[in-house]
Amino acid sequence: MAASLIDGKVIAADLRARVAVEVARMKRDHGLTPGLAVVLIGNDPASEVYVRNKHKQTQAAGMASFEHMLPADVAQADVLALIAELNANPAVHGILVQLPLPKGLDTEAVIAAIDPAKDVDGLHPHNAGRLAGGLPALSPCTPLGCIILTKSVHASLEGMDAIVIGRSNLVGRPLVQLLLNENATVTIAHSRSRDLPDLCRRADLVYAAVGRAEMVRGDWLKPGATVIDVGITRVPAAEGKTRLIGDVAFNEAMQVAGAVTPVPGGVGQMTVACLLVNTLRAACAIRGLPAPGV
Ligand SMILES: NC(=O)C1=CN([C@@H]2O[C@H](COP(=O)(O)OP(=O)(O)OC[C@H]3O[C@@H](n4cnc5c(N)ncnc54)[C@H](OP(=O)(O)O)[C@@H]3O)[C@@H](O)[C@H]2O)C=CC1
Ligand SMILES: Nc1nc(=O)c2c([nH]1)NC[C@@H]1CN(c3ccc(C(=O)N[C@@H](CCC(=O)O)C(=O)O)cc3)C=[N+]21
Repeated sequence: MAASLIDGKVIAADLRARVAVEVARMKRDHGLTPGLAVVLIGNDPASEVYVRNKHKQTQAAGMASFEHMLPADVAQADVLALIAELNANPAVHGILVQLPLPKGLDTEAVIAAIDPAKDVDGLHPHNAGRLAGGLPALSPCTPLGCIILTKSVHASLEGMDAIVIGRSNLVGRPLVQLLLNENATVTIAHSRSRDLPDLCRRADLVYAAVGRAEMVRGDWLKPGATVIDVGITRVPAAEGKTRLIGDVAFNEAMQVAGAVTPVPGGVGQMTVACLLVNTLRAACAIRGLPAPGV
């Protein structure tokens, strides 16, 4: 039987609509317009897609969107000065520095310079540490989106066997922590893992966050498994265009799995929607208002 498709477009649109309602309420009751600042340094193709979608959707949700484009050869001190300015700007409640940074910049120092209260990417050691400690924190948007997509299939993840393939600070590691918080049993796989197909076949929940097009094959999957495809690889397509391919061989997975997210139209949609949620949450916390109901 063919798997069902997990429609990230629909689930993300629903989340964004709920954010928009809350933003309207914040404006009306508290004169508060949540603001998000995105810093893009140089030109990374994945980041450009993200920045474009984010800008449109931030504004559609009624939030303020600030963009800062810096050249790839910008000095570290200038990046830190911009972050200090955004930290101090009361109209900015969320700061996101697009990764990866161009060579020559110190990623850790840049992230550490962000006010943890405005760290809507959840990458500052303060937030990453709190997440790892099971404490409330701003958490990375893509892993949050993965959990919401999974919960659209399974109301509870308790006791389920999950595998996270990839251990980056942006996706794999925080996703592992969120799955632990949901009481799943988590296997963390990476480039040194042995027998990845076998590890994968044991999992009820498969998260592929590697960046290798169609690496996960249909015969790696337990029948009925839920498959969340985070990977995005841009490849040439007809007429000089490009298209996006996930880490999972989608057609094969649809033959074996229970539910699968498409690329595009899956996790990527949720990443942007969760960024809006985090910005709203950050704005409320900074203003001393109760956490929003989304
Ligand atoms: N949809 C979305 O919203 C988003 C999508 N992405 C996409 O997700 C993918 C992963 O992103 P990100 O985590 O930042 O990438 P990184 O390159 O930082 O991490 C990739 C991870 O995959 C592991 N890996 C590499 N090769 C293999 C292999 N052959 N077998 C098993 N594991 C392997 C690496 O292992 P090791 O640690 O040993 O090197 C590493 O942990 C990319 O395609 C990216 O574009 C990213 C963010 C958001
Ligand atoms: N600090 C930081 N945080 C990030 O979260 C971050 C980052 N840097 N650098 C780059 C990656 C990549 N990423 C994407 C998010 C959404 C889409 C997205 O909107 N995808 C849509 C549309 C794709 C399209 O049609 O072009 C989809 O998959 O349906 C893509 C890619 C966030 N990242």
